Amino acid sequence: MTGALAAEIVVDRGPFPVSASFEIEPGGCLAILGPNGAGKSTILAALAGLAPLASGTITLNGRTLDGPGRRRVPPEGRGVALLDQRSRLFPHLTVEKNLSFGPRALGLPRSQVRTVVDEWLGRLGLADRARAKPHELSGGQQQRVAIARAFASQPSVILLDEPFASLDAESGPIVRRVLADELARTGTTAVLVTHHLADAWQWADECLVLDRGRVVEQGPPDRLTMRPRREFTALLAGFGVLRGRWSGSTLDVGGVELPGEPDGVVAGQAAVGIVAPRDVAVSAPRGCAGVLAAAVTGVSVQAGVVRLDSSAGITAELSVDAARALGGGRLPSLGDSFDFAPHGLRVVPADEWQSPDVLSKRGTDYRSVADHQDVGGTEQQHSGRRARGRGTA
Ligand SMILES: Nc1ncnc2c1ncn2[C@@H]1O[C@H](COP(=O)(O)OP(=O)(O)OP(=O)(O)O)[C@@H](O)[C@H]1O
Repeated sequence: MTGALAAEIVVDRGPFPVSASFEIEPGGCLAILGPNGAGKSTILAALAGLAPLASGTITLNGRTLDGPGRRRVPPEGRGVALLDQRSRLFPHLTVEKNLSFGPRALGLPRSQVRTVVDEWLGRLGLADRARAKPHELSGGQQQRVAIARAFASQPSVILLDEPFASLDAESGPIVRRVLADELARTGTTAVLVTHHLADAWQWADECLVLDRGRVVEQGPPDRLTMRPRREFTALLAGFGVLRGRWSGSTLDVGGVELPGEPDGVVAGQAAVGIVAPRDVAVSAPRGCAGVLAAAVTGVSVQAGVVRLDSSAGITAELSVDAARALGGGRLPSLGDSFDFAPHGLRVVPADEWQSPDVLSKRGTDYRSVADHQDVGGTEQQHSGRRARGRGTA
């Protein structure tokens, strides 16, 4: 089942109104990103019929689910399924009874329900656990059953609220595969809430970035990854961020003049420089012009690449050999001081930039997550999925 979803949502239930506006074509996937408490789950709640609209309209395949002067279609009548990080299986029912719940509610005859459930158990690799209760399954197995139960009710739209968040390294890829297969097999329209830009890239064609209930950035995942326009997105994508003033040819950061490429900024304007870790050179302190003297605030090594976070707010990426040379035969330590030289800063006007308090509100280390996700695997499979966001930024 697929569905064209159009939504103009304003929900007024928390400390601030949450508003967003988007359209998703049948079989498309929209990703919603943003700091904790931004309103991501509230949008899903509105789509699922769990939070009333203060204003706006939600239509699915031309049918109005919620809107002015309309009776709100209840959650069970929407053709919308919600899957979040807790499996929410019926604890007293066996796996097969959990799976048969949706098909029975659809009115399928008993023999057909049996067939559907058996097919599901086979696809999930859980045929031998049909009689088990949810608490007898691992977290990953429970989540696989929850995915099956959600799809077994043949929804037009599936709402995915951080569905991988509580899975370990072993079950995460299995659950991702099951979900990817089902989305591809059924062509179900999807809305994915995630804290990982890599997830958005893997699953969605369009992203909305929310902050305090407002859409602050929107666009395809590759654009957000390569050319973010807001601080939250830049940090999510792994860029370093520097604040200063654009002189016309350099960004003045506390008296240090750094070369950069202007992107909509004019001379004399407060500005923000964005730089990828691979474009930051590091050297032993020499007191040269055009470098930021800063202390190392974080060291990580992955697949032969060393990343040094700095007190200047930027991260450098270098080879293990280069890092060893820098550290005098060992890796640099926290507190070591070096000269950080960013090249190819993209400089944008500060007034178009997100307010700095975004960082203090976040609960996740967005600097690291961008690099720790596997964006391979199912990426190809979903490259045809389409969504169109029309945010209120
Ligand atoms: N049922 C509710 N009643 C009143 N306020 C709520 C309700 N659910 C959420 N809120 C508030 O609405 C705001 C947005 O919450 P929401 O859960 O949508 O954010 P989120 O972006 O999904 O956050 P997280 O990433 O932490 O899950 C928060 O301030 C939250 O406290």
